[in-house]
Amino acid sequence: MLQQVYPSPQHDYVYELNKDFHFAAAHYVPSEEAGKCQRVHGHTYYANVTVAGDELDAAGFLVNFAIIKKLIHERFDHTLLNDDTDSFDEADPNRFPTTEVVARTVCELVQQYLDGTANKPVCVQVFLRETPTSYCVYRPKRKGGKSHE
Ligand SMILES: Nc1nc2c(c(=O)[nH]1)N=C([C@H](O)[C@H](O)COP(=O)(O)OP(=O)(O)OP(=O)(O)O)CN2
Ligand SMILES: [Zn+2]
Repeated sequence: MLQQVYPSPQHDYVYELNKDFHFAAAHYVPSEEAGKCQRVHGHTYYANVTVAGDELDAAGFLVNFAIIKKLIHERFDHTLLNDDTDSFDEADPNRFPTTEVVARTVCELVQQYLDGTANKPVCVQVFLRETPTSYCVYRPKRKGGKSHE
């Protein structure tokens, strides 16, 4: 596993956990601006998901590390991202499977799971590395409009 220092989101929660995992996926970006990336090609995406909260669950977890990885692996590992039309849409640039959109989608999928838990932690950051030289950091806005930073 790639070890690196990630940017820290700021928040007022007492617990923060981070889960690193990777998944392999193919994609293409359906825009002329994407150049060679318009062609189908593959990446090993390296993700770091940050979850924060004030309460633990019955297992003493903020959230089980394994569940975060499983959620994303079951959805995207060894897939063509463009085929996942629930997550991505070739008619809408805000839903092309770019690093930015994949990072946001990972955050939304994790948050959807967290919303169904009793202790209700929040996903405050997703760091997603697409290549050795390219990555995106996504921080959702807080409900009041501010981001967790
Ligand atoms: N803002 C974005 N720009 C680009 C994205 C993206 O998702 N968001 N994606 C691509 C391509 O899909 C490509 O996989 C990554 O591009 P790039 O960093 O240029 O890849 P290289 O390995 O060729 O980078 P070098 O540092 O030049 O080796 C393009 N842009
Ligand atoms: Zn790519």
